[in-house]
Amino acid sequence: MTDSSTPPALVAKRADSAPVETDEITALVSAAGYEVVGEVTQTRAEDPGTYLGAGKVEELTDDAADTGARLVVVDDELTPGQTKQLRDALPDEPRLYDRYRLILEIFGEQASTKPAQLQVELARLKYELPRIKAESDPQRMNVMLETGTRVHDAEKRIRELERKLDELPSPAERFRERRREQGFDLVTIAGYTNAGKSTLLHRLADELNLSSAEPDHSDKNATAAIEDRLFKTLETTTRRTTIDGRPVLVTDTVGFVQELPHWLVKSFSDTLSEAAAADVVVLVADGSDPLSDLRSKLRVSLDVLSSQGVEPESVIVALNKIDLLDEDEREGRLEAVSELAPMPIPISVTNDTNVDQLTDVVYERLPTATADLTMPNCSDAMSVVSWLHDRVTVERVDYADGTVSATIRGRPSVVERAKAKANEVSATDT
Ligand SMILES: Nc1nc2c(ncn2[C@@H]2O[C@H](COP(=O)(O)OP(=O)(O)OP(=O)(O)O)[C@@H](O)[C@H]2O)c(=O)[nH]1
Ligand SMILES: [Mg+2]
Repeated sequence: MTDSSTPPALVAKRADSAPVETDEITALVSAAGYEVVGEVTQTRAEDPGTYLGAGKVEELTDDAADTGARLVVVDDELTPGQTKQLRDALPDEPRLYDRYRLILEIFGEQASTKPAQLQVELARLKYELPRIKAESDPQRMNVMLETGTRVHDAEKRIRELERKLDELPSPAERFRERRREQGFDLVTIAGYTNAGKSTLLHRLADELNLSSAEPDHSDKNATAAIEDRLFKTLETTTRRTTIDGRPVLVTDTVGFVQELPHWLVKSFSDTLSEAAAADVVVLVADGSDPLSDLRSKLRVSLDVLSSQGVEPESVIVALNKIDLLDEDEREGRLEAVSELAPMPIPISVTNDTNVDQLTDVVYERLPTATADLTMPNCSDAMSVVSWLHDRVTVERVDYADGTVSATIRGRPSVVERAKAKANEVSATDT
Protein backbone atom coordinates (compact mmCIF):
# COMPACT_ATOMS: atom_id res chain seq x y z
CA MET A 1 0.00 0.00 0.00
CA THR A 2 2.92 2.34 0.61
CA ASP A 3 4.85 4.07 -2.15
CA SER A 4 7.57 6.67 -2.38
CA SER A 5 5.11 9.55 -1.94
CA THR A 6 3.81 8.20 1.39
CA PRO A 7 5.18 10.32 4.25
CA PRO A 8 7.40 8.40 6.70
CA ALA A 9 6.44 7.93 10.34
CA LEU A 10 7.95 6.47 13.49
CA VAL A 11 6.10 4.55 16.17
CA ALA A 12 6.98 4.37 19.83
CA LYS A 13 5.50 1.86 22.19
CA ARG A 14 6.05 0.66 25.72
CA ALA A 15 4.62 -2.42 27.39
CA ASP A 16 4.94 -3.89 30.85
CA SER A 17 6.53 -7.04 29.49
CA ALA A 18 8.04 -8.30 26.23
CA PRO A 19 7.17 -8.75 23.45
CA VAL A 20 6.05 -5.26 22.49
CA GLU A 21 3.47 -5.84 19.77
CA THR A 22 3.43 -3.13 17.09
CA ASP A 23 1.35 -4.72 14.30
CA GLU A 24 -1.87 -2.96 15.15
CA ILE A 25 -0.39 0.52 15.58
CA THR A 26 1.50 0.04 12.30
CA ALA A 27 -1.79 -0.81 10.56
CA LEU A 28 -3.40 2.28 12.09
CA VAL A 29 -0.53 4.50 10.95
CA SER A 30 -0.83 3.23 7.40
CA ALA A 31 -4.59 3.72 7.53
CA ALA A 32 -3.78 7.37 8.27
CA GLY A 33 -1.70 7.51 5.10
CA TYR A 34 1.84 7.18 6.48
CA GLU A 35 4.51 4.53 6.16
CA VAL A 36 6.15 3.26 9.33
CA VAL A 37 9.92 3.49 8.78
CA GLY A 38 11.11 2.79 12.30
CA GLU A 39 9.99 1.89 15.79
CA VAL A 40 11.23 2.46 19.29
CA THR A 41 9.97 0.05 21.92
CA GLN A 42 10.57 -0.37 25.62
CA THR A 43 9.45 -2.58 28.50
CA ARG A 44 9.98 -0.35 31.47
CA ALA A 45 7.62 1.69 33.59
CA GLU A 46 5.99 4.74 32.06
CA ASP A 47 8.02 7.93 32.52
CA PRO A 48 5.83 10.47 34.33
CA GLY A 49 7.39 13.33 32.36
CA THR A 50 7.87 12.44 28.71
CA TYR A 51 6.20 9.01 28.93
CA LEU A 52 9.20 7.44 27.16
CA GLY A 53 12.10 8.79 29.21
CA ALA A 54 15.21 10.68 28.08
CA GLY A 55 17.02 7.73 26.46
CA LYS A 56 14.15 6.78 24.18
CA VAL A 57 13.41 10.41 23.34
CA GLU A 58 17.00 10.72 22.15
CA GLU A 59 16.66 7.55 20.09
CA LEU A 60 13.50 8.93 18.48
CA THR A 61 15.22 12.24 17.78
CA ASP A 62 18.08 10.44 15.99
CA ASP A 63 15.70 8.19 14.04
CA ALA A 64 13.65 11.20 12.99
CA ALA A 65 16.76 12.91 11.66
CA ASP A 66 17.88 9.74 9.83
CA THR A 67 14.53 8.93 8.23
CA GLY A 68 13.03 12.37 7.68
CA ALA A 69 9.97 11.18 9.62
CA ARG A 70 7.05 13.57 9.45
CA LEU A 71 5.10 11.96 12.28
CA VAL A 72 5.86 10.27 15.59
CA VAL A 73 3.08 8.14 17.03
CA VAL A 74 3.07 6.97 20.64
CA ASP A 75 0.81 3.92 20.96
CA ASP A 76 -0.99 4.92 24.14
CA GLU A 77 -3.02 7.79 25.51
CA LEU A 78 -0.67 10.60 26.54
CA THR A 79 -1.83 12.94 29.26
CA PRO A 80 -1.91 16.64 28.35
CA GLY A 81 1.24 17.10 30.50
CA GLN A 82 3.10 14.24 28.79
CA THR A 83 2.08 15.57 25.37
CA LYS A 84 3.61 18.95 26.21
CA GLN A 85 6.82 17.57 27.68
CA LEU A 86 7.38 15.11 24.87
CA ARG A 87 6.56 17.78 22.29
CA ASP A 88 9.17 20.05 23.90
CA ALA A 89 11.77 17.27 24.06
CA LEU A 90 11.43 16.19 20.42
CA PRO A 91 12.61 18.26 17.44
CA ASP A 92 10.04 20.57 15.86
CA GLU A 93 9.76 18.76 12.54
CA PRO A 94 7.79 15.52 13.07
CA ARG A 95 4.29 16.02 14.42
CA LEU A 96 3.48 14.09 17.58
CA TYR A 97 0.32 12.02 17.87
CA ASP A 98 -0.79 9.61 20.54
CA ARG A 99 -2.98 6.63 19.69
CA TYR A 100 -6.24 8.53 19.94
CA ARG A 101 -5.10 11.58 18.02
CA LEU A 102 -4.11 9.15 15.27
CA ILE A 103 -7.53 7.48 15.29
CA LEU A 104 -9.16 10.90 15.07
CA GLU A 105 -6.94 11.67 12.07
CA ILE A 106 -8.14 8.53 10.31
CA PHE A 107 -11.75 9.30 11.16
CA GLY A 108 -11.28 12.84 9.86
CA GLU A 109 -9.93 11.65 6.54
CA GLN A 110 -12.71 9.18 6.02
CA ALA A 111 -15.65 11.29 7.14
CA SER A 112 -17.50 12.33 4.04
CA THR A 113 -20.98 13.25 5.26
CA LYS A 114 -21.82 16.41 7.14
CA PRO A 115 -22.79 14.73 10.45
CA ALA A 116 -19.65 12.57 10.42
CA GLN A 117 -17.46 15.61 9.74
CA LEU A 118 -19.06 17.56 12.57
CA GLN A 119 -18.67 14.62 14.93
CA VAL A 120 -15.01 14.18 14.08
CA GLU A 121 -14.34 17.90 14.53
CA LEU A 122 -16.08 17.86 17.89
CA ALA A 123 -14.20 14.78 19.08
CA ARG A 124 -10.91 16.35 17.99
CA LEU A 125 -11.58 19.64 19.79
CA LYS A 126 -12.57 17.83 22.96
CA TYR A 127 -9.33 15.91 22.71
CA GLU A 128 -7.29 19.04 22.11
CA LEU A 129 -8.83 21.36 24.68
CA PRO A 130 -7.04 19.99 27.78
CA ARG A 131 -3.82 19.87 25.75
CA ILE A 132 -4.10 23.50 24.69
CA LYS A 133 -4.64 24.36 28.34
CA ALA A 134 -1.53 22.38 29.35
CA GLU A 135 0.57 24.47 26.99
CA SER A 136 0.00 27.58 29.08
CA ASP A 137 3.24 28.67 30.68
CA PRO A 138 2.74 30.92 33.70
CA GLN A 139 6.16 32.51 33.23
CA ARG A 140 5.35 33.94 29.85
CA MET A 141 2.47 36.33 29.80
CA ASN A 142 2.08 36.58 26.02
CA VAL A 143 1.87 32.81 25.70
CA MET A 144 -0.78 32.85 28.42
CA LEU A 145 -2.81 35.37 26.47
CA GLU A 146 -2.41 33.49 23.24
CA THR A 147 -3.34 30.22 24.94
CA GLY A 148 -6.30 31.92 26.60
CA THR A 149 -7.63 32.95 23.22
CA ARG A 150 -7.17 29.47 21.79
CA VAL A 151 -8.97 27.94 24.76
CA HIS A 152 -11.79 30.40 24.37
CA ASP A 153 -12.08 29.74 20.62
CA ALA A 154 -12.07 25.98 21.11
CA GLU A 155 -14.73 26.14 23.81
CA LYS A 156 -16.89 28.37 21.64
CA ARG A 157 -16.58 26.04 18.66
CA ILE A 158 -17.40 23.02 20.85
CA ARG A 159 -20.65 24.63 21.94
CA GLU A 160 -21.44 25.53 18.35
CA LEU A 161 -20.80 21.99 17.11
CA GLU A 162 -22.85 20.43 19.88
CA ARG A 163 -25.75 22.70 18.96
CA LYS A 164 -25.45 21.86 15.26
CA LEU A 165 -25.31 18.13 15.96
CA ASP A 166 -28.33 18.36 18.24
CA GLU A 167 -30.30 19.90 15.44
CA LEU A 168 -29.51 17.12 12.99
CA PRO A 169 -32.02 14.29 12.92
CA SER A 170 -30.38 11.14 14.28
CA PRO A 171 -29.82 8.34 11.78
CA ALA A 172 -31.64 5.94 14.06
CA GLU A 173 -34.70 8.14 13.88
CA ARG A 174 -34.52 8.31 10.10
CA PHE A 175 -34.05 4.56 10.04
CA ARG A 176 -37.12 3.88 12.18
CA GLU A 177 -39.05 6.36 10.11
CA ARG A 178 -38.26 4.46 6.94
CA ARG A 179 -39.23 1.22 8.58
CA ARG A 180 -42.56 2.62 9.67
CA GLU A 181 -43.33 3.93 6.22
CA GLN A 182 -42.36 0.91 4.21
CA GLY A 183 -42.66 -2.09 6.49
CA PHE A 184 -39.05 -3.15 5.99
CA ASP A 185 -37.22 -5.55 8.25
CA LEU A 186 -33.99 -4.03 9.56
CA VAL A 187 -30.68 -5.79 9.92
CA THR A 188 -27.48 -4.13 11.13
CA ILE A 189 -23.99 -5.50 10.52
CA ALA A 190 -21.58 -4.69 13.36
CA GLY A 191 -18.11 -5.76 14.42
CA TYR A 192 -14.47 -4.77 14.58
CA THR A 193 -12.79 -2.94 11.76
CA ASN A 194 -11.56 -5.23 8.97
CA ALA A 195 -13.82 -8.14 10.00
CA GLY A 196 -15.52 -8.19 6.60
CA LYS A 197 -18.72 -6.24 7.32
CA SER A 198 -18.78 -4.30 4.06
CA THR A 199 -17.89 -7.42 2.11
CA LEU A 200 -20.91 -9.13 3.67
CA LEU A 201 -23.16 -6.17 2.87
CA HIS A 202 -22.08 -6.29 -0.77
CA ARG A 203 -22.75 -10.00 -0.88
CA LEU A 204 -26.25 -9.55 0.54
CA ALA A 205 -27.31 -6.47 -1.38
CA ASP A 206 -29.78 -6.97 -4.19
CA GLU A 207 -28.13 -4.51 -6.57
CA LEU A 208 -25.02 -6.63 -6.75
CA ASN A 209 -26.95 -9.56 -8.14
CA LEU A 210 -27.57 -7.40 -11.17
CA SER A 211 -24.12 -6.02 -11.81
CA SER A 212 -20.70 -7.58 -11.44
CA ALA A 213 -19.27 -8.21 -8.01
CA GLU A 214 -16.14 -6.22 -8.87
CA PRO A 215 -15.58 -3.39 -6.43
CA ASP A 216 -16.34 -0.03 -7.96
CA HIS A 217 -13.23 2.13 -8.16
CA SER A 218 -14.88 4.97 -10.02
CA ASP A 219 -16.25 6.65 -6.92
CA LYS A 220 -13.56 7.32 -4.35
CA ASN A 221 -16.11 8.25 -1.73
CA ALA A 222 -18.32 5.23 -2.25
CA THR A 223 -19.39 4.06 1.16
CA ALA A 224 -19.26 0.41 2.18
CA ALA A 225 -16.05 0.23 0.19
CA ILE A 226 -14.04 -2.88 0.87
CA GLU A 227 -10.33 -2.63 1.44
CA ASP A 228 -7.86 -4.38 3.65
CA ARG A 229 -7.28 -1.34 5.77
CA LEU A 230 -8.71 -0.21 9.06
CA PHE A 231 -11.74 2.04 9.35
CA LYS A 232 -12.64 1.78 5.72
CA THR A 233 -16.25 2.44 6.59
CA LEU A 234 -16.98 5.51 8.66
CA GLU A 235 -20.57 6.20 7.90
CA THR A 236 -23.41 3.79 7.86
CA THR A 237 -24.50 2.52 4.47
CA THR A 238 -27.85 0.91 3.94
CA ARG A 239 -28.66 -1.47 1.11
CA ARG A 240 -31.78 -3.33 0.24
CA THR A 241 -31.91 -7.08 0.09
CA THR A 242 -34.62 -9.74 -0.11
CA ILE A 243 -34.78 -12.78 2.13
CA ASP A 244 -37.46 -15.29 1.15
CA GLY A 245 -39.46 -12.56 -0.48
CA ARG A 246 -39.22 -10.14 2.44
CA PRO A 247 -37.57 -6.80 1.74
CA VAL A 248 -34.82 -6.20 4.28
CA LEU A 249 -32.70 -3.12 4.79
CA VAL A 250 -29.16 -4.04 5.76
CA THR A 251 -26.93 -1.40 7.32
CA ASP A 252 -23.15 -1.53 7.48
CA THR A 253 -21.60 0.27 10.45
CA VAL A 254 -18.35 1.76 11.65
CA GLY A 255 -15.92 -0.90 12.82
CA PHE A 256 -14.90 -1.06 16.44
CA VAL A 257 -11.24 -0.84 17.35
CA GLN A 258 -9.43 -2.28 20.33
CA GLU A 259 -9.11 0.00 23.34
CA LEU A 260 -11.26 2.67 21.77
CA PRO A 261 -11.71 5.11 24.62
CA HIS A 262 -15.19 5.74 25.88
CA TRP A 263 -15.38 9.36 24.70
CA LEU A 264 -14.50 8.32 21.20
CA VAL A 265 -17.08 5.54 21.10
CA LYS A 266 -19.62 8.03 22.33
CA SER A 267 -18.91 10.45 19.51
CA PHE A 268 -19.81 7.71 17.07
CA SER A 269 -22.69 6.29 19.01
CA ASP A 270 -25.11 7.36 16.30
CA THR A 271 -23.90 4.56 14.13
CA LEU A 272 -24.41 2.19 17.04
CA SER A 273 -27.88 3.44 17.74
CA GLU A 274 -28.79 2.01 14.34
CA ALA A 275 -27.96 -1.33 15.86
CA ALA A 276 -30.47 -0.69 18.62
CA ALA A 277 -33.16 0.13 16.07
CA ALA A 278 -32.56 -3.07 14.12
CA ASP A 279 -34.54 -6.32 14.30
CA VAL A 280 -31.36 -8.37 14.04
CA VAL A 281 -27.69 -7.49 14.50
CA VAL A 282 -25.16 -9.62 12.65
CA LEU A 283 -21.95 -9.33 14.63
CA VAL A 284 -19.09 -10.19 12.29
CA ALA A 285 -15.92 -11.52 13.91
CA ASP A 286 -12.63 -12.07 12.09
CA GLY A 287 -12.00 -15.80 12.52
CA SER A 288 -8.40 -15.38 11.40
CA ASP A 289 -7.55 -13.29 14.47
CA PRO A 290 -5.47 -15.02 17.15
CA LEU A 291 -7.78 -16.78 19.57
CA SER A 292 -7.20 -14.37 22.46
CA ASP A 293 -7.92 -11.33 20.23
CA LEU A 294 -11.01 -13.00 18.88
CA ARG A 295 -12.32 -13.54 22.41
CA SER A 296 -11.54 -10.07 23.69
CA LYS A 297 -12.95 -8.33 20.61
CA LEU A 298 -16.12 -10.36 20.79
CA ARG A 299 -16.53 -9.60 24.47
CA VAL A 300 -16.14 -5.86 23.85
CA SER A 301 -18.52 -5.93 20.88
CA LEU A 302 -21.21 -7.72 22.87
CA ASP A 303 -20.77 -5.22 25.72
CA VAL A 304 -21.02 -2.22 23.40
CA LEU A 305 -24.15 -3.62 21.76
CA SER A 306 -25.78 -4.37 25.06
CA SER A 307 -24.94 -0.87 26.33
CA GLN A 308 -26.83 0.43 23.29
CA GLY A 309 -29.91 -1.49 24.33
CA VAL A 310 -29.57 -4.37 21.87
CA GLU A 311 -31.18 -7.55 23.24
CA PRO A 312 -28.82 -10.56 23.26
CA GLU A 313 -31.47 -12.62 21.42
CA SER A 314 -31.26 -10.35 18.41
CA VAL A 315 -27.49 -10.76 17.98
CA ILE A 316 -26.17 -13.40 15.58
CA VAL A 317 -22.43 -13.94 15.59
CA ALA A 318 -20.87 -14.73 12.21
CA LEU A 319 -17.32 -16.09 12.43
CA ASN A 320 -15.92 -14.86 9.12
CA LYS A 321 -12.81 -15.72 7.07
CA ILE A 322 -12.93 -19.43 7.93
CA ASP A 323 -11.30 -20.03 4.54
CA LEU A 324 -8.07 -19.01 6.29
CA LEU A 325 -8.41 -21.71 8.97
CA ASP A 326 -7.79 -25.43 8.94
CA GLU A 327 -10.33 -27.87 10.37
CA ASP A 328 -8.85 -27.88 13.90
CA GLU A 329 -8.52 -24.11 14.12
CA ARG A 330 -12.09 -23.72 12.92
CA GLU A 331 -13.41 -26.07 15.62
CA GLY A 332 -11.31 -24.42 18.32
CA ARG A 333 -12.51 -20.95 17.44
CA LEU A 334 -16.15 -21.96 17.16
CA GLU A 335 -15.94 -23.52 20.58
CA ALA A 336 -14.32 -20.43 22.10
CA VAL A 337 -16.87 -18.13 20.51
CA SER A 338 -19.77 -20.35 21.65
CA GLU A 339 -18.82 -19.61 25.24
CA LEU A 340 -19.62 -15.94 24.66
CA ALA A 341 -22.50 -16.12 22.20
CA PRO A 342 -24.73 -19.09 21.39
CA MET A 343 -24.51 -20.79 18.01
CA PRO A 344 -21.99 -18.74 16.06
CA ILE A 345 -22.15 -19.36 12.32
CA PRO A 346 -18.85 -20.07 10.57
CA ILE A 347 -18.77 -18.25 7.23
CA SER A 348 -16.45 -17.13 4.49
CA VAL A 349 -17.97 -14.26 2.58
CA THR A 350 -15.29 -14.26 -0.10
CA ASN A 351 -15.65 -18.03 -0.71
CA ASP A 352 -19.41 -17.86 -0.31
CA THR A 353 -19.39 -20.51 2.44
CA ASN A 354 -22.49 -20.68 4.66
CA VAL A 355 -23.72 -17.20 3.76
CA ASP A 356 -27.10 -18.69 2.85
CA GLN A 357 -27.19 -20.45 6.19
CA LEU A 358 -26.55 -17.09 7.84
CA THR A 359 -29.45 -15.46 6.00
CA ASP A 360 -31.68 -18.39 7.02
CA VAL A 361 -30.85 -17.74 10.67
CA VAL A 362 -31.44 -14.01 10.19
CA TYR A 363 -34.83 -14.83 8.67
CA GLU A 364 -35.77 -17.01 11.64
CA ARG A 365 -35.06 -14.14 14.03
CA LEU A 366 -37.17 -11.55 12.21
CA PRO A 367 -40.50 -10.69 13.82
CA THR A 368 -43.00 -12.81 11.97
CA ALA A 369 -46.74 -13.31 11.69
CA THR A 370 -48.64 -15.63 9.37
CA ALA A 371 -52.06 -15.39 7.77
CA ASP A 372 -54.37 -17.22 5.37
CA LEU A 373 -56.05 -14.87 2.93
CA THR A 374 -59.01 -15.57 0.66
CA MET A 375 -60.30 -13.22 -2.04
CA PRO A 376 -62.59 -13.51 -5.03
CA ASN A 377 -60.53 -14.11 -8.18
CA CYS A 378 -60.56 -10.73 -9.92
CA SER A 379 -58.02 -8.24 -11.22
CA ASP A 380 -57.83 -6.44 -7.86
CA ALA A 381 -56.97 -9.76 -6.24
CA MET A 382 -54.16 -10.17 -8.78
CA SER A 383 -52.64 -6.87 -7.81
CA VAL A 384 -52.86 -7.83 -4.14
CA VAL A 385 -51.01 -11.06 -4.96
CA SER A 386 -48.23 -9.16 -6.69
CA TRP A 387 -48.12 -6.70 -3.75
CA LEU A 388 -47.67 -9.73 -1.48
CA HIS A 389 -44.80 -11.10 -3.54
CA ASP A 390 -42.93 -7.83 -3.06
CA ARG A 391 -43.35 -7.75 0.71
CA VAL A 392 -43.82 -11.13 2.37
CA THR A 393 -42.96 -14.78 2.00
CA VAL A 394 -45.78 -16.26 -0.04
CA GLU A 395 -45.89 -19.90 1.04
CA ARG A 396 -48.78 -20.91 -1.15
CA VAL A 397 -51.23 -19.38 -3.66
CA ASP A 398 -54.19 -21.39 -4.93
CA TYR A 399 -56.76 -20.48 -7.51
CA ALA A 400 -59.96 -22.52 -7.25
CA ASP A 401 -63.73 -22.03 -7.54
CA GLY A 402 -63.42 -18.39 -8.43
CA THR A 403 -61.35 -17.59 -5.35
CA VAL A 404 -57.70 -16.89 -4.69
CA SER A 405 -56.27 -18.12 -1.41
CA ALA A 406 -52.78 -17.57 -0.07
CA THR A 407 -50.72 -18.36 3.01
CA ILE A 408 -48.21 -15.67 3.89
CA ARG A 409 -45.47 -15.07 6.45
CA GLY A 410 -44.02 -11.66 7.08
CA ARG A 411 -43.48 -8.68 9.29
CA PRO A 412 -46.55 -8.43 11.59
CA SER A 413 -47.45 -4.89 10.47
CA VAL A 414 -47.17 -5.90 6.82
CA VAL A 415 -49.28 -9.03 7.38
CA GLU A 416 -51.93 -6.77 8.95
CA ARG A 417 -51.90 -4.54 5.89
CA ALA A 418 -52.17 -7.60 3.64
CA LYS A 419 -55.24 -8.80 5.53
CA ALA A 420 -56.84 -5.38 5.19
CA LYS A 421 -56.16 -5.35 1.45
CA ALA A 422 -57.67 -8.81 0.99
CA ASN A 423 -60.74 -7.78 2.96
CA GLU A 424 -61.09 -4.69 0.81
CA VAL A 425 -61.09 -6.79 -2.36
CA SER A 426 -63.71 -9.12 -0.88
CA ALA A 427 -65.88 -6.21 0.19
CA THR A 428 -65.81 -4.35 -3.14
CA ASP A 429 -66.32 -7.46 -5.27
CA THR A 430 -70.00 -8.26 -4.93
N1 LIG B 1 -9.88 -14.43 3.51
C1 LIG B 1 -11.00 -13.72 3.63
N2 LIG B 1 -10.95 -12.38 3.58
C2 LIG B 1 -12.11 -11.69 3.71
C3 LIG B 1 -13.36 -12.35 3.90
N3 LIG B 1 -14.31 -11.40 4.02
C4 LIG B 1 -13.69 -10.20 3.90
N4 LIG B 1 -12.36 -10.38 3.71
C5 LIG B 1 -11.34 -9.33 3.51
O1 LIG B 1 -11.16 -8.61 4.71
C6 LIG B 1 -10.81 -7.25 4.42
C7 LIG B 1 -11.71 -6.28 5.14
O2 LIG B 1 -13.03 -6.37 4.63
P1 LIG B 1 -14.11 -5.20 4.80
O3 LIG B 1 -15.41 -5.76 4.32
O4 LIG B 1 -13.63 -3.93 4.20
O5 LIG B 1 -14.11 -5.05 6.38
P2 LIG B 1 -15.01 -4.08 7.29
O6 LIG B 1 -15.44 -4.90 8.44
O7 LIG B 1 -16.08 -3.44 6.47
O8 LIG B 1 -13.91 -3.03 7.76
P3 LIG B 1 -14.14 -1.48 8.23
O9 LIG B 1 -14.97 -0.81 7.19
O10 LIG B 1 -12.75 -0.97 8.31
O11 LIG B 1 -14.81 -1.53 9.57
C8 LIG B 1 -10.89 -7.12 2.90
O12 LIG B 1 -9.59 -7.26 2.38
C9 LIG B 1 -11.75 -8.30 2.49
O13 LIG B 1 -11.51 -8.73 1.18
C10 LIG B 1 -13.37 -13.80 3.94
O14 LIG B 1 -14.40 -14.46 4.08
N5 LIG B 1 -12.15 -14.41 3.81
MG1 LIG C 1 -16.48 -1.51 6.09
